[in-house]
Amino acid sequence: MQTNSVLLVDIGNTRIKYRLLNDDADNVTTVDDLSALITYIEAAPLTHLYIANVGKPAVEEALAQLCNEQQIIFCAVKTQSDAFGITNSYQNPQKMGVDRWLAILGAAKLTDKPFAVIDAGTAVTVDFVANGQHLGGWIAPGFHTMKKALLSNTTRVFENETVPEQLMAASDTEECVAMGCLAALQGVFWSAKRRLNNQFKENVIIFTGGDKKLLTSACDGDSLSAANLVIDGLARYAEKASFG
Ligand SMILES: Nc1ncnc2c1ncn2[C@@H]1O[C@H](COP(=O)(O)OP(=O)(O)OP(=O)(O)O)[C@@H](O)[C@H]1O
Ligand SMILES: CC(C)(CO)[C@@H](O)C(=O)NCCC(=O)O
Ligand SMILES: [K+]
Repeated sequence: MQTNSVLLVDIGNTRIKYRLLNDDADNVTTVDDLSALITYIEAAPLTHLYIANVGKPAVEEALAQLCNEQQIIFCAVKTQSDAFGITNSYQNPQKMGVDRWLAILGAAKLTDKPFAVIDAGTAVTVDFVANGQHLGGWIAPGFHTMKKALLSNTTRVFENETVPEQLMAASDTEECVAMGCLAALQGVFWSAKRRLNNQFKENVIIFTGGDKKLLTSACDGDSLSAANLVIDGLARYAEKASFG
């Protein structure tokens, strides 16, 4: 299989991301809806499509049908209990979002140290891994999701488009909301860092997701960042299938 004919697709709860297997890992395209992805697939000379879907099953079904029509081999990756030297802690791995599983696999390629992978998107997920063992994780609301929840449960609280670069105390409603949600997001980072530091002398935090920039002002020298670890995890499955 030619790596420029293999498309890797991450279907989240809000948006869709994709790149070709032989593209640079940073070269990820983000689209808001399925129609944009379909247009791309129809024009590209693809042989294989790997997807990770945590969104609606209907999206996956539509893509499977399109691939069938276009004679593209369709591979929907699912969370496993054991693969690539990583053992999942979930008793029922099917319940774990495949984006978390793939982010773990993508992150594991970047370090041999115990790590926490933080994916900051619609939800913020944290997963802890040491010596090939997943130690469990957390699911929290993402930055945008927190703001939406706050606004829908209050009358006099408003937001704006501010994406703060640094955590500060604010003196205006919209700024207070942005800073408060940033503080909550950074709290997830600090809690993960403290947990790792308590257990492992050497460790690393690895960030990914659309909101990873919100975390970079909190992080230190022991942090790594990757454009889309979910897609990097998909790449491992695609590479294994083609190169064994
Ligand atoms: N149109 C948009 N809708 C939602 N979030 C957006 C939008 N544009 C930018 N964002 C930013 O992207 C963040 C989400 O990050 P990311 O792109 O990883 O996730 P997503 O595609 O929304 O989520 P997921 O992959 O978890 O479904 C939001 O918190 C927000 O700050
Ligand atoms: C937590 C999200 C929404 C993050 O995208 C996704 O991984 C998901 O739907 N997970 C299912 C629940 C779980 O992972 O335990
Ligand atoms: K996510």
